[in-house]
Amino acid sequence: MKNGNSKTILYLDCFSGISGDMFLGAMLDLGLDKEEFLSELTKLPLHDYEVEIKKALKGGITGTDVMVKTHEHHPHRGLKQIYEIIDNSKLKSDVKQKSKEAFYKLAEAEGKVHGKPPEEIHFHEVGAVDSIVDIVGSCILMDMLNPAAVYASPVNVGSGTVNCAHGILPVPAPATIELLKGVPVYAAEESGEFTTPTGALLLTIFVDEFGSMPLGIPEKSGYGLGKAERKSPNVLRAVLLKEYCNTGDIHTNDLEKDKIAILEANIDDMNPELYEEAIESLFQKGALDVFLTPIIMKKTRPGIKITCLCPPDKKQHLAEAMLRETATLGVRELVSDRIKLFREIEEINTPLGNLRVKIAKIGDEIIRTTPEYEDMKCLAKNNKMPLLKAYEIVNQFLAR
Ligand SMILES: O=C([S-])c1cc(C(=O)S)c[n+]([C@@H]2O[C@H](COP(=O)(O)O)[C@@H](O)[C@H]2O)c1
Ligand code: NI
Repeated sequence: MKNGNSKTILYLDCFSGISGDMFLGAMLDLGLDKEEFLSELTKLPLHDYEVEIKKALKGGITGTDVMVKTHEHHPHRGLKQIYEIIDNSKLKSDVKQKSKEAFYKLAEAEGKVHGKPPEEIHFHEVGAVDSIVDIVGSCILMDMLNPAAVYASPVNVGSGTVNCAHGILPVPAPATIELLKGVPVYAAEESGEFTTPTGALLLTIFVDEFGSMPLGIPEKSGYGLGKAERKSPNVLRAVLLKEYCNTGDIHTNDLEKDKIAILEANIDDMNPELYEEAIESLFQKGALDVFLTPIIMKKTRPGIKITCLCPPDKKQHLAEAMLRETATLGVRELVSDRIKLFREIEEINTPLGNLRVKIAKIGDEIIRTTPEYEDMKCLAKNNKMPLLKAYEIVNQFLAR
């Protein structure tokens, strides 16, 4: 979904927890187009609901209050029904994929809590129209914002108990704490359900890293209002930060910066004939690069390290593909900073014919100009000469 707006980082400040409507409110409060959001939502084949978006005050802070109103009572949808709703929509395919990934994670967490496989889970509150709108709507807004990376603070989950379709549950609710495994959480002094399962789910699908606010220049902030009245401001704060570069010799402002996910697995028991298919499939699913490295594993076994580079928002999907399509039982993941040269493709006329070249730059300085390999193959063929000779002629032409 995001690959992204390379200069923008989204930071979610969860000092008062997070819920689905707080997230929608915070994103809209950043200034995302309300009409576009509502029009995207109408692509879902759901009717019996209304989304009310209004500016309001909470704990002395102005923000956006989003309320999804529905007349639905006690729905019992499972993953299959929810996937059907999403698949039957006219939403962008990235939004569909992210929304389905979200519901699968929710079903996994619910399944863990209720002792069932994800496919057999019947959601109660979290499967209702308002939750579908919260989750799909969040994916729509994230797609509209398209930040390069998403960070979040440690999460205030709250404490006490909550009364819901299951009866009385401890806070954080079992599904919430299941979803937040691996995430830094705490409960502040005030009790209440600060983070809901939907809020926890949104953090797990969108956030690349948890911690304090990263280095950057704040450009915008938005507040999504929670419903409960609390002593402390019941808001989720979203901050948009522009990357701040101050790293010495090279003028990093002239370079492109983004994040890249690195997925890796060491394999010593796979039929080597199968790698070609697996690599092809990873590229089809959005990998930027896939490569194999020979390694020596435990018991001196020769093995292969498969590495897949991809945009961070595709890492879940691609890690799953690696698990399904190679013999590995686990995939390591790392989201790394990446510094890139600016690149543009230009078509030029050479003595051998027209050719696309990749021009790599730092600011306005051209660092190198590289002929496109596939075009070079065609030129060599058309001019009935070896590729090596064609490169010699073209490189001489480019150097003049
Ligand atoms: O709908 C279900 S199955 C459900 C499960 C759980 C578990 O922790 S298990 C908790 N809840 C409670 O429902 C409300 C609504 O949650 P949203 O995420 O839709 O806002 C909330 O109080 C949950 O704790 C529901
Ligand atoms: Ni439940």
